[in-house]
Amino acid sequence: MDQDSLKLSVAQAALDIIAPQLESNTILGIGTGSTANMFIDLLADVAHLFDGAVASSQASAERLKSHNIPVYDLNTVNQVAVYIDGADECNEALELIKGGGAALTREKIVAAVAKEFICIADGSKWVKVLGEFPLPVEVIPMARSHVAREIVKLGGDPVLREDVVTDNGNVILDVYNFPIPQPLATEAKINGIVGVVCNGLFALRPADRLLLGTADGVRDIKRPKSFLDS
Ligand SMILES: O=C(CO)[C@H](O)[C@H](O)COP(=O)(O)O
Repeated sequence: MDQDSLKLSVAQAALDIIAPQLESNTILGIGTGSTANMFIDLLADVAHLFDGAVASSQASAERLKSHNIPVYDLNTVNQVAVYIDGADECNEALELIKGGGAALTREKIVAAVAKEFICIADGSKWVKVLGEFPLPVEVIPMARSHVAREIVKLGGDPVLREDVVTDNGNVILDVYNFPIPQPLATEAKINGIVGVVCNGLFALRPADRLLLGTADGVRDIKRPKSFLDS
């Protein structure tokens, strides 16, 4: 099975899980990227069953609107039922690296508000230790060099992502050669550098459920103890 077919299989699996729970007042959180795009396109068929969505990027907002799915400003919404998004890497604790599409900050905000976060990813994203994928860090432009020097002190190789400005008007440093055995600590440490808006580690708020597309089918992996269970 090719990667696109695996992405489609997890997008479909997410829809199968969510569709029976949709109500006329349900607001969904929708992520960014090719897997999220597939989910958006499938969602069009059930658009009449829920209220609308908040999007983690302009690109996803435009795609939702093209299917006549209403898109809300997050500030006008009381609750996001479930956030559905892809990932660049995931591990067995359902900690993630995200931000390959430069939408990490808005992704993190929507994930923080959502009651549940379902990550949809093809099997190539599964790793033992996060960090094979370069860690994206969104940075205020004037702090770019300072943040890069601080990241070098932590052992990483930061590289400015050329010709990319985020939806928030910032730049992205991708950190190479940076294995992350302790994602929680690393997420907090990088967030502590002045000038960092956000980094692509999702460990403080990991996924609650991971639908992983493999040649043997979709693996449905739940976090051992989700805050949803309490
Ligand atoms: O974090 C993201 C965007 O910022 C995406 O979820 C991540 O890059 C995965 O993308 P794709 O579904 O295209 O493989």
